Amino acid sequence: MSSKKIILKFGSGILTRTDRAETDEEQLCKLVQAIAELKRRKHEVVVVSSGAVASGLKAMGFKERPQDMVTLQACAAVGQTTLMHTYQSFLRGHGLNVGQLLLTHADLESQDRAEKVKATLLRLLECHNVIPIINENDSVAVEELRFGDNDKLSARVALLWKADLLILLTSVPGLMNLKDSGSVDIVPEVKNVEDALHLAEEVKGSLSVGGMTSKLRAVQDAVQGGIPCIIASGRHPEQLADLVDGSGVGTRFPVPA
Ligand SMILES: Nc1ncnc2c1ncn2[C@@H]1O[C@H](COP(=O)(O)OP(=O)(O)O)[C@@H](O)[C@H]1O
Ligand SMILES: N[C@@H](CCC(=O)OP(=O)(O)O)C(=O)O
Repeated sequence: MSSKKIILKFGSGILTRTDRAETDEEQLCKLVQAIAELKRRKHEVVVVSSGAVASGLKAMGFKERPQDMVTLQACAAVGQTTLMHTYQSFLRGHGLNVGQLLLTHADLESQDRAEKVKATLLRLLECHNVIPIINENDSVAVEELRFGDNDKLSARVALLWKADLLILLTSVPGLMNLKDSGSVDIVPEVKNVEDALHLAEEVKGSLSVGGMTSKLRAVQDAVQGGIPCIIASGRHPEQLADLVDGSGVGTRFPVPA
């Protein structure tokens, strides 16, 4: 079994309870178990986690996602600490720790800053008991709160790190063909992302930002840069090791020949 460099992106929808707007601790516990299993199998793991806004809603007194940008940024400021505290408490049970990186797209556009981010990431990964967890620095950048750019951020970090695999875990089991009435078939493999874009519908989770188009665009960047991707359900993280090994349920995006 060869060690792989794996980026896992967790969307807000899988980190939040389905009945109310707060962090789903049971779900985070399962995701952390799956991370620990990948580490046990000697893979290197970097997480890009959304969920800061959703995790801050309750403390800020909201039942649903507010609309104005400054309030969203304030929710993210509160929620990010709650989220990291929850990750840390579950990771500790597996002898692991969190290394938090809050980034903006501007950080990765500047070569100098991107090199610094990479150096920090590599140093964190030298400590085999640390899981780097990345989110956009929402209190100083708004791209992500508008466009769901954690999908894109995960692809950019995958390219910077030269990851072997990017897995986008979301609230659906993969890219589905919803256009054919009655069909909910998961598309098992997409060889040309451009040809699959028409399958993405406008619909997305009530606490999410990006939707499927944002994921497909991020995947397109990653595969063009030589990194294969998978979109799969984050509600079944127990299949993560299988996904890495080439089985499991999801949509695979191989690197074009
Ligand atoms: N063709 C499609 N196949 C699967 N899901 C789709 C498709 N088109 C749109 N979606 C929507 O994409 C959503 C997943 O994206 P999003 O809600 O932004 O999740 P996340 O919080 O994980 O980023 C699902 O809620 C689903 O309704
Ligand atoms: N940085 C934001 C995430 C925005 C975002 O990309 O969300 P999603 O579409 O759920 O991946 C947050 O932590 O709430």
